[in-house]
Amino acid sequence: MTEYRAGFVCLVGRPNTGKSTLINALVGRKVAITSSKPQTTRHAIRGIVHRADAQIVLVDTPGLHKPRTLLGQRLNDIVRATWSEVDAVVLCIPANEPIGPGDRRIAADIAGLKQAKKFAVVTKTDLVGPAKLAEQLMGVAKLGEHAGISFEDIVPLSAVADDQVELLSELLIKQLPESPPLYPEGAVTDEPTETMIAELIREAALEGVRDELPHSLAVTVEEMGPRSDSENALMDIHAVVYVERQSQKAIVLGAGGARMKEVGSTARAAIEELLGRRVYLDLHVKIAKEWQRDPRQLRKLGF
Ligand SMILES: Nc1nc2c(ncn2[C@@H]2O[C@H](COP(=O)(O)OP(=O)(O)OP(=O)(O)O)[C@@H](O)[C@H]2O)c(=O)[nH]1
Repeated sequence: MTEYRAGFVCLVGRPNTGKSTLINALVGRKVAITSSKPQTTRHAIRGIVHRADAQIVLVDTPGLHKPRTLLGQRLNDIVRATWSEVDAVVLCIPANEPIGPGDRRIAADIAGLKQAKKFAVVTKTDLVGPAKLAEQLMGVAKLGEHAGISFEDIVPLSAVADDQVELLSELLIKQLPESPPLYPEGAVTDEPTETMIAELIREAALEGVRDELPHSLAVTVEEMGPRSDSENALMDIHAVVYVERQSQKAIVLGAGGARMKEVGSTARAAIEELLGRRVYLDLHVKIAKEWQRDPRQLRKLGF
């Protein structure tokens, strides 16, 4: 009989390298937030992979970045605290982009972690040919050498094409400590539902808007409940999208509120998928001046 193994694994990498998509592929359900805009993952959202003989608790973090605001500092603190507690760290580097200073900085950051086993994955392999992939794999090996990391493995994979994702699970499990399950069977995340809903709305609100908006947008779920006692009742959700300035409010709303309407229906579809029931979503946009710099506002918004 093989021993049961369980532990925490953290995916790190520059923004947009496919961490959230990989977590979804590993877990097999939408739990992390993916977006074509960078730096949208704000919480250490965990996805949980359940196997007969193992459990991998995946931690998704935002990338470290130069903190310019209190929020930026808090995010970096969360990232560092998370890293110090995990059993393995997976550095994600996309196959289709050159290895750059951002990757080198993150490699240097994780090189200092004592207890965690280090893996590298080359993501999005469906976007490149074999020659480019081979070159990138060698580049990643070199990156590890320069940073003083000895990677347990370097795995090329595609989360979108579901290629080699299973292999990564197996390799990770081998490195986890013997342990009883850390979470009940069937749990996919320990994020409160409200937080996941807020993240889905945030994801929808960010889609297709300018680059400066991500850090100026927060979402809270103010109220949520089934409309009646019946099991399949409509779920009423009231949420607020916070922006910092009037100009940002105009961007989020769009002409005559058209954009907001679209955001609402995109978010509603995703929330219905998450909850498995029909949803009535009521969205308001409010201005919380300078919320990124105000500790009281930050706490209220869950940071
Ligand atoms: N073709 C292809 N695209 C991918 C793959 N994995 C992720 N992507 C795309 O790459 C973009 C970024 O993916 P995310 O999973 O959001 O990246 P992330 O690293 O979590 O990004 P942040 O949350 O900003 O740190 C999205 O548009 C994904 O659809 C893949 O295997 N193949």
